[in-house]
Formats: sequence, C-alpha cells, structure tokens
Amino acid sequence: MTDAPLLAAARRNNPDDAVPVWFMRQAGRSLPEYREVREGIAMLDACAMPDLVREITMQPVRRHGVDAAIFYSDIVVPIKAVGLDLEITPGIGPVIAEPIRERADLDRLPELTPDMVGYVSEAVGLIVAELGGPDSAVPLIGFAGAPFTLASYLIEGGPSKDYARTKALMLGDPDLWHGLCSRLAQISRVFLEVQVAAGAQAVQLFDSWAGSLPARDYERYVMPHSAEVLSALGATGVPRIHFGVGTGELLPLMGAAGADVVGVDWRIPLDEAARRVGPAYALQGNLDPALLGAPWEVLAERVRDVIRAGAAADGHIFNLGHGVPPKADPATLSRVVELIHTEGPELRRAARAAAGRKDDQ
Ligand SMILES: Cc1c2[nH]c(c1CCC(=O)O)Cc1[nH]c(c(CCC(=O)O)c1C)Cc1[nH]c(c(CCC(=O)O)c1C)Cc1[nH]c(c(C)c1CCC(=O)O)C2
Repeated sequence: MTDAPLLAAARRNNPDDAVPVWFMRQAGRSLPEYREVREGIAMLDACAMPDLVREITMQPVRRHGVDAAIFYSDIVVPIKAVGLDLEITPGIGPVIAEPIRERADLDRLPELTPDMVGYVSEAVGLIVAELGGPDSAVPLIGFAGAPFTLASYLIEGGPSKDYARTKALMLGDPDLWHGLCSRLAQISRVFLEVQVAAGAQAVQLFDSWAGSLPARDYERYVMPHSAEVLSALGATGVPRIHFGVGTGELLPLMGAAGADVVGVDWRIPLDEAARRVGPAYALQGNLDPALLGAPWEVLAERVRDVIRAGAAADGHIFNLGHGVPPKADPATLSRVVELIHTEGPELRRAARAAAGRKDDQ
C-alpha cells in the first residue's frame, strides 16, 4: 500500500518527488458555494453541524483537486465547548466576553473531554467516509490552536496587533501564564486526539501569532506547552505539522517542539528554512497569498520558485504562507494546483539533481 502524496511528503519518504498541495483557509469566503451554504448561519453554529461541516470541508477538494482536506472548524471551538463565552465576529475574529486576566479566571477553563465535542467526531467520520476511507489518496488534516495563540485571544479579549497584555502577563506572572497554557495544552491535545480517533490522518498545530516573540521567550514560555501537545500526538503515529506566521527565527525550535513538518510563511525562502531546521523535517509552504492577485505569468514563476526552493527538504507540502484571502479568485487557486501537479515533480527532481551535483564537487 502506498501513502497518500501528502503523507509521503510529510514522512520524507517521497521517491516520486510528488509535490502535494493544499491551502490554509481553502474552505471559506473565497468560495461562492461556501457563502451560499453559510447564509444566515453563525460560524460557531456551523461548526457544530456535522453534515454542513462535511459539505464545507469537501467544497475545496471538489473544486480545486487539492491533496488534502482541512477540517472545517476554528481554533476557538474547543474553548467554547468547555463553556467559555465567546463569539466569532465576521471581519474581526474571535471575541471573548470576559477575558482571562487573573488566577480565578482559570476556573472558567475546565478540562476538555471528548463527549463535549461529539459533533467533531461525527463530522470527521462523515468527511473521511466521503474522501474514501482511511487509505484515501486525499487525507483529512485535523487541527488545533497552539497554547500561545489561544492564550493571546483569551487574554486580549480578541485579535491584537502587539499582544501587549499577553506579553505583560507572560513575563509579569509566569505562574499564571504556565497555569493557563497547561490548561490550553490539555484542551488542544484532546481536540486533536478526538479528530485522529475519528479518522483524521494528519494534524496541524496553528501557532499563528508565535512569531511576535523572540526565540528566547518562545523557548521558555511557549515551547514546553506546544511540545506537550505535539509529543502526545506522536503516540497516534499521524504526521504533525507545526505552523506560525513570521516565525523565521523560531523555525528550529518549532521543529524541535515535536513536529514532523514545519510550516513556513512567505518571508524566508524554503531552502533557507531547510538550512535552519536541518534535514530531519519536511517543510510546508510558502507562496505569498498576496501574489494570488498578480498577473498569471508572474504568479506561475513564483509558484515554480517555491517548488525549486522546497526541493532542499526531503519532503515538501506546497501551501500558501498563510490563509487564502477572502477576495482570492477561486479559478486562480485551481490553476495553481494544476501547475503544481503537472510541473512539480519534474521541477523538484531537477532542483534536487542540481543540488546533488553541487554537493559532489
Ligand atoms: C488565528 C486563527 C483563527 N482560526 C484559525 C486560526 C489559525 C489559522 C490562521 O492563522 O489563520 C483556524 C481556522 N479557522 C477556520 C479554519 C478552517 C479550515 C480552512 O483552513 O479551510 C481554520 C484552520 C475557519 C474559519 N474561521 C473564521 C472564518 C471566517 C468567518 C466566516 O466564514 O464566517 C473561517 C472560514 C473566523 C476566524 N477565526 C479566527 C480568525 C482570525 C477569523 C477571521 C475573522 C474574519 O475575518 O471574519 C481565529
């Protein structure tokens, strides 16, 4: 039995030099069929409707022919499931009614148990069945938010530009910080374990905003909690992808936290990322989402550049450096997938052969 291309690349066991591709936020507002089925249904209500979640998760797979589905949910779904009062406000993001600021606030964050997210198991089961079962060529990626990124929403009360309150609490009250992050690690771990138990074949831990930290603080205050989540998931045997935005200086630590695949945004080229993390990791990324609006030939050449640079890693999963912008033209995304599938293996082989010749000199 051969691995699905995405799983083969994640495991760096990729003799065909396939370049699998999916897009963060591939399900969502860029798709008219998404806007249609979401009409009149709040985001968090939609996340608790298994058949709707199946439909939304499958939409980009049908339309673009991507090599993975990503579970339609949100990083704050398990936080809401344990009982914290929050909403997702369109155009803004998660908004927390009463932010977490002191020790007593931790009482509002009890442990997550699988029965609290029964609709997640149910939706994952429906999606994996529609994809063709556990050995499908198109696996389902489950995901969760990492403790730092979740903590930033809970402490700030919503999205933030500077994470000032988060950093003040982290450095000013390390006991409370570690108490909060331990609880969030438990919640993320169980949320991921539920998805894997129901059939998800890979997982991604989103630490979207960790790039706001210097490596020294990341290593001390954040990495142990993300490592707890990732190492627990290691027991399931599914590949673990670890991603954040602006994390060029954190990449080696994000790998060492227990990832199989390190996700990279568009700010550094993948060959440089490969040098930084070393040979023990596959890479995922890293086309600048803003370039989806550039003239096709310009975009196509950048897609080829990403594939060539990604050849420096033994496994490369093509993705954007962050999510699909809501205004992206879906036809452009489909064309990018087709280009990667038709030209990817040859571009990758040629780049690897050229690098090999250089090594031999
Ligand atoms: C930081 C973060 C959040 N949510 C998530 C992250 C980490 C990924 C990242 O870095 O972007 C994770 C997430 N959220 C969503 C997915 C679904 C799967 C996919 O990638 O296709 C995933 C993986 C759906 C969603 N989550 C959200 C939407 C848009 C709201 C909608 O469609 O009504 C979707 C499709 C809402 C959301 N939720 C969040 C934000 C910032 C927003 C955007 C608010 C807005 O612009 O309206 C928090």
